[in-house]
Amino acid sequence: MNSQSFDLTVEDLQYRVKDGASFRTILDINHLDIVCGEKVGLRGTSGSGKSTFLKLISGILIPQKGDVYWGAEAINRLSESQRDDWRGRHCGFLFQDFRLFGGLSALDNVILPLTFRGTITQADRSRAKTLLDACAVPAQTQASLLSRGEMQRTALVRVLMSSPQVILADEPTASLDHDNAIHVMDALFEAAENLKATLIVVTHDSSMLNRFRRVLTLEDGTVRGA
Ligand SMILES: Nc1ncnc2c1ncn2[C@@H]1O[C@H](COP(=O)(O)OP(=O)(O)OP(=O)(O)O)[C@@H](O)[C@H]1O
Repeated sequence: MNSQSFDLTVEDLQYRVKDGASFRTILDINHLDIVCGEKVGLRGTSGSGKSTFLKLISGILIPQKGDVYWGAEAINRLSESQRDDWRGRHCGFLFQDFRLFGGLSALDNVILPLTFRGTITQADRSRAKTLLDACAVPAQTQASLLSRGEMQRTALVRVLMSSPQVILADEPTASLDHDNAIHVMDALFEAAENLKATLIVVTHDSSMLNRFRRVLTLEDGTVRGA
């Protein structure tokens, strides 16, 4: 059991990008708390900063101003390699574009991140194979040859394999048919429940948003419903 707290606190955060000769503010969030184990839906119009927000709270990006705390740890103050390590240990990120290694099999894609935590065991390989089978993904097929639904489910299994305390998903059902979308969302909720993990899901889909007790909206660079 991990005794580390994974409450999220975003404090006075500002993220700007270069826009020609000047800068454009993408996010300006005064304060946001998400309690460890909460399941939160995140919506907002295209370009409102949803993906950027997930990348900031996972330490992929760092803000120009403010802090992102997971428990007592301000992850934006860590070095890049420390942030990578933190993500590898604690955070499962389901990306919009899957981020699979096309030349590797589905199975190898799924077990690769476990190298962050030590040596991969035969038990890890068996568990990965069982989860891929349960998700109807052909484990030995090269990732570049998988269908989009299979790619998404492979990315999902990769998240589940690392038993993260923080699960972030960026439009995880966008490219899926209805049945697959439900399967992916069910699996995310079940994993979050079992792991007592925090789950934050970006989605435009109102039927998916209805599942969340708390829904945040990104608008004009800030979070409504915080
Ligand atoms: N590195 C960058 N340089 C310039 N602009 C950027 C950069 N990264 C993001 N942006 C801009 O920031 C804004 C927010 O982008 P982001 O991808 O977070 O939006 P989003 O809400 O996830 O959009 P969508 O729903 O379309 O995926 C967009 O206007 C985008 O063009």
